[in-house]
Amino acid sequence: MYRLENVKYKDIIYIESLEILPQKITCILGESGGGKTTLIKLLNKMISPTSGDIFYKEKSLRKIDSVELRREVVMLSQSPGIFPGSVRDNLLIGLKFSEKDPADDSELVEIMKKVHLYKSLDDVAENLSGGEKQRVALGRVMLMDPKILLLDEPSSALDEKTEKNIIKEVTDYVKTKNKTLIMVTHSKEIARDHADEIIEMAQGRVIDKKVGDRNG
Ligand SMILES: Nc1ncnc2c1ncn2[C@@H]1O[C@H](COP(=O)(O)OP(=O)(O)OP(=O)(O)O)[C@@H](O)[C@H]1O
Repeated sequence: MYRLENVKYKDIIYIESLEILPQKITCILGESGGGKTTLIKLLNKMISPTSGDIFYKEKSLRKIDSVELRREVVMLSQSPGIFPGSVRDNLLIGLKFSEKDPADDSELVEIMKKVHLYKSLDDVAENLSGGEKQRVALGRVMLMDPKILLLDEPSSALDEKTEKNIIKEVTDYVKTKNKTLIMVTHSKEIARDHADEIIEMAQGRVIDKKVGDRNG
């Protein structure tokens, strides 16, 4: 799905060679400041390598239009944006940006269940807690139904139990719909339990790559 060759980004990322497989769950672990967020920004073409190349389905990202790429690849950042308006508006906004048909309330309620958000669609999104906002943003991404999900610490603001439930929902969704998930996580346990492959980063380099328990 992705192949990196001699990728350097400023003095932050140095990756000689890395392959990320389609329809698999890849977790990225590693120390704070190790370059995890920067790596997924590179995969989403939010930033471009200073040197080297990233191939997406064997085509250089330099030759792929960003708008075209975002139809297939959606990134959820560590501090996801919440916009003025209701929970409903905030769930629908991703579909609007990607020029997809809007969903009706029953679909939105289904998604809210998946992300364990027990709120009304009419609630003011800005009044939600940090963890609830994170779940709205995750619901927004799942509603967009991209082929590839790039999630940066999607459960960082959640308590342990909610985190476990949500990661299970997301990974079940990814598996049943044959999607590719690339997820930054601080949790070795999540990586071990859900990843097909685990990449560990430090100081901008991939220091370890191994298969997760679910495949081992
Ligand atoms: N645009 C930028 N310009 C300069 N330095 C940057 C930029 N973005 C990130 N950095 C630096 O690059 C390093 C890697 O940052 P990155 O956010 O990728 O780390 P991370 O592994 O995701 O960390 P964390 O787990 O704390 O979120 C950090 O030292 C950071 O300060």
